[in-house]
Order: sequence, then structure tokens, then C-alpha cells
Amino acid sequence: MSLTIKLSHIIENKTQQGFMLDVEVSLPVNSHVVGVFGESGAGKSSLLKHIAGIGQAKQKKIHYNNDDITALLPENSPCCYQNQQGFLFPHLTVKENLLLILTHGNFSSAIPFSFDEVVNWCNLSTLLEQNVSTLSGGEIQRIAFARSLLSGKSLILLDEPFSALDWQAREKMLRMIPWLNSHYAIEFIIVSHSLRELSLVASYVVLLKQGKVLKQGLSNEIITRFSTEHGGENGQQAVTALRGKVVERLEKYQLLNVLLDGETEQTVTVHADKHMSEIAPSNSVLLSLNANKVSLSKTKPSMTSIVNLLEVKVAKIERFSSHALITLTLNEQLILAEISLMSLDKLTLAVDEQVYAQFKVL
Ligand SMILES: Nc1ncnc2c1ncn2[C@@H]1O[C@H](COP(=O)(O)OP(=O)(O)OP(=O)(O)O)[C@@H](O)[C@H]1O
Repeated sequence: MSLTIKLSHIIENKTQQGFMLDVEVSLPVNSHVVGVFGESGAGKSSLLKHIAGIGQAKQKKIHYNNDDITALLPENSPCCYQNQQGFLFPHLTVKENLLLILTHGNFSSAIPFSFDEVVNWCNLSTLLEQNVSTLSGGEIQRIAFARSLLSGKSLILLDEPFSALDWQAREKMLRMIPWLNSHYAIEFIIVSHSLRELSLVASYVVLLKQGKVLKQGLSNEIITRFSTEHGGENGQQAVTALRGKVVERLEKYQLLNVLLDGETEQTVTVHADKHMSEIAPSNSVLLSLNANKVSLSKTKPSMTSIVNLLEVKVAKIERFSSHALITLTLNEQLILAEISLMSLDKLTLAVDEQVYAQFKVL
């Protein structure tokens, strides 16, 4: 069961040839939150719109869980498309906007949670009676997300859904998505410019370039490899996407120990509240580790306040004008460390050398 897309379409634009969107891909939306990444103009929004039935392509076939949904009108499609702008009805209050989908949506009888739960998750209780015209961009986006959940549709397509939120609020909303996916089996595809954002939310990533799929696969592979290939050069902070399973709860400290996926016995310690502590102990969690938060040591540090310590091997050393990017391997997983050029010279690191990577609780 998955989403299969065959799409070949020229979007007329100001260039003579137009923009060719040429995608043939099968996405495992039943088992992963899928992220779509690519530079501006790569075709991310156009792809999502075509899946939702908004695009006008003639050469298109979309199959969702073995059903052909190609010709369905947006209101009858099991896909709900949410873009950055949110688009609320300006003459209705927030509550009326949300109730509208509950009373008129074709899928609202299938909702597995209550209106109040959604209001609580999206922190909307104080906004319910407010006039839409007075809302901030971030508030509109949180309301639009609540409305998507209240649509009762099984596949939610999110196009830069939280771009107007500050990072802390954005992180909270993003972390809700894998949790909703595992708890309520709601499927999500999320478009983002930011690898850091996708590493928090997507366990499977599709990389688009000029209207075509360049790469697709598990996020820890695709995101970390993309970061190593473009580390420090494309304006993106290099980031490692890790995946693991909760093996222990340290209730006293509100922390979780997570065993990293792959053939490794190594665990990392993470904050329980950030990683939705309600998840069952066997559940997977996604971990996002910024390369500039990782420090390296040639000897095993002791008596340090830094909780996470992994034994890793140096796979690649790259010098940039302002920093060095070190690619480390932990069995088959990659971890990135961004260190200063001074530290690189001081450590005299060599490829294949065993070192210790340290970072604070995630
Ligand atoms: N309605 C339209 N009319 C003309 N050209 C369009 C239209 N929609 C998209 N395009 C063109 O198609 C290409 C892909 O656009 P799209 O919005 O899908 O890219 P994107 O990857 O989502 O970009 P961004 O990250 O900047 O939002 C661009 O060259 C864009 O100019």
C-alpha cells in the first residue's frame, strides 16, 4: 500500500520551453512521513497540488492504496492540501472556520480524535472567538493545520506549513506529525526548503531537481548524504538525521535512551518531552543533530557534563573557508561534525581514525 504517481506535465511559464514536471515515483506513505526537498522552483508545490487533484496535468496517474484517484475532485479526494498561506474564510471566526470542515467535509465522520483535542494540540483555545483578519501568519498556519486534521482525510499534504512560526513553535508542531502518523495512521507528505526541518519530521525523503526525482530513500541516508555533499556551501546548516528506538525511560530526569538503528549497540539520550514521551517504548524516534553541535575527542572523555558520547570512525575530512566538515561513520550510519579549522589542525585527524563524538542531550 502506497502512493504511486506518474506525472508528465509542462507548466507554461515565462521561459520558452515551460517547466517540465516529470515524476514517476512510489511513496511509502503508510510506513513513513515523507519529506519532499529541493531548491526553489524544483517543482515541490506543483507535485503536491497534482497529488491533491488541483493541478491540470493530462498525463497523470495517481494511485493511492490501490485506488485510482486521478480524476477525483479535490473535495472527494482522500488528500488534503495545505499551503503556506492557510487561506481561512475572512468573514468567520477561527472556531467557525474549523467547524465548517467538520459539518461540511466529506470525510469528517472518520475523524479519530475530538475537536477539543485538536484545539489543544495546536494551542488554539484562546484564539477560537477571534476574527481571522486579526491573526498573525503563524497563528493562521496553526489553524490551517488544525483544519487539515479536522478534514478527516487520510493523506495530508503540507506545503511549507509552519514557515511563519519561530523555530521553537515550529519544532513543536513538526514533532506532532510523526506522532499523529504512528498514533492515528494519518499519512503526511511535507515539503520543506530546510533539511533541519525535514530531519525532525520525515523518515523518508524525496529529493527533487528541475521537476525530476533526483534521489529518494530513508531520511538518515538522504539528508545526511546531501549535507555531506553540500556541507557548508548551500547556505544550509549541515545536519545528521538519525533514527532509533526508545529502549529506556529515565523518568527521574525526563529523558529517554534511544538505541540507534543499524548494527550498533550505541544509544543516545534525548529529552522525553521533545520526543513525544507518550510513545510506546518500542516506537521509533527521529533525531536531528546539527553538525555544529558535535565536538570530537581523540581520547575518551570522562567526568564531563556532556551526556552523549559515541565511538565513531573518521570517513572524510573537508576544509571550507570558515570551518571543517568531518563525516563520521557509526557502522552504516553517518554523523557529521562541524569543527573550526583551528581544532582540525590541533587534533591532526586522519581518515579511518577512531574518535569520540560528543553532543548534549537532544
Ligand atoms: N501557475 C503557474 N504559472 C506559471 N508557472 C508556474 C506556475 N506554477 C508553478 N510554475 C513554475 O513551475 C516551476 C516549479 O514551481 P513550484 O512552485 O512547483 O516549485 P517549488 O519547488 O515549490 O518552489 P518554491 O520552493 O520556491 O516554492 C517554477 O519554475 C514555477 O515558476
